[in-house]
Amino acid sequence: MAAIELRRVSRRHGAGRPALDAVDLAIADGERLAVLGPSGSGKTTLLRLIAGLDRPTEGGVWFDGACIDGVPPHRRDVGMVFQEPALHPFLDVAGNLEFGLRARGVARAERRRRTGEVAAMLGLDGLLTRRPYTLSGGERQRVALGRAVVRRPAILLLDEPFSSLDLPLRAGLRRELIDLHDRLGMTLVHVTHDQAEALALGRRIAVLDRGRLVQTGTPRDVYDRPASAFVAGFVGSPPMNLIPCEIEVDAASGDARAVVASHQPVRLPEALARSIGLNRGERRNASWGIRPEHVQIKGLDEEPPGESGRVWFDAVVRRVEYQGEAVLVTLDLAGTAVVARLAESARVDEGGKMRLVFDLAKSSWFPA
Ligand SMILES: Nc1ncnc2c1ncn2[C@@H]1O[C@H](COP(=O)(O)OP(=O)(O)OP(=O)(O)O)[C@@H](O)[C@H]1O
Repeated sequence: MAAIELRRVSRRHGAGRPALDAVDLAIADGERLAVLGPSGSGKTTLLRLIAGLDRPTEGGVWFDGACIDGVPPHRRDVGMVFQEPALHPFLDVAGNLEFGLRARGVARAERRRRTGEVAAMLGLDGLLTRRPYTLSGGERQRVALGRAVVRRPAILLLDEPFSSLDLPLRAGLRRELIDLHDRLGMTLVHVTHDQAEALALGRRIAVLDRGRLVQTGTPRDVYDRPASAFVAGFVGSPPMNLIPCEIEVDAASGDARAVVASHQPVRLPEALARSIGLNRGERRNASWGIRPEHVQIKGLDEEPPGESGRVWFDAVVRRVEYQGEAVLVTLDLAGTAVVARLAESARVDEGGKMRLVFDLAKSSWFPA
């Protein structure tokens, strides 16, 4: 059993912005959580506090309902893997895998059994007599992972373990890690600045921004309903388009409208204005968020979309990037770059004037 709870946890290093700022986060026993955030957002700090390598300046960390702030790292039943694996250079792979068990006085036969099991799970059987310096980066990370799980910790903490590896290798290791988690069922907390990795790996994602926890949710929640413009702009590749606009609610009729630069105001659903806290007669600067795959483009000679729920703007095509299965088209909408992801068969010319079509039901709105 290992449920983890951070209760109003802050970690300060002197004056200035805290590395972690009043974070409340509950991680269920056996959960696979990805912690996502840019460099400096507090990800490593969060892991170090769970591992006991650092202590909160405010708040506390709880395991299974008990505060563990006084408990040293080696008594926390936690395994950790870092970005650069620190393997023992003079031990072979088997020796590295066994090291922790040996230190804990596990008998030789049992050590052999457990390392054999982990080696088989991670495809290390053929490498057991090799020294670390003869291994590739991916193999070394697999050994580090094996070493962390061989004593079956209740909690496994991973700090960007794949970030120095190339993309195909990363994708492969990610799948191995998910298999490993399915088989062993420990509580897994995986830290990354790579949004694709977080979406693929986490059953749930926690997003950090400058030490604050800004959203937790399933990958789908975080992608479809980002809690802020920061999350919208950080998750997705390319990320969500954020178009500056002004939202106003008519004092008399209560009708809501969005104004994008000099374009005709666009009628918005009434519920929307309420959802961003606008009352009658009020107006506010906002960002209109729409994912590249939800942007359509049409020729100026085509009929403007008549259906309700769709709005259009004239824009100029600035760049067309061929991506194999899709084309990314960047358009200029009154000075804002808007990216559309279109089917590979789309024919669009740079410099051409087109009509951008947005689906209001697929749009997000963020107060500026
Ligand atoms: N020992 C320390 N002394 C002073 N400041 C620190 C210390 N450790 C971390 N910080 C600061 O706390 C903030 C969060 O750091 P942290 O390493 O947790 O971020 P991170 O999200 O893991 O970043 P990265 O992805 O770059 O590793 C940063 O601004 C960092 O400079």
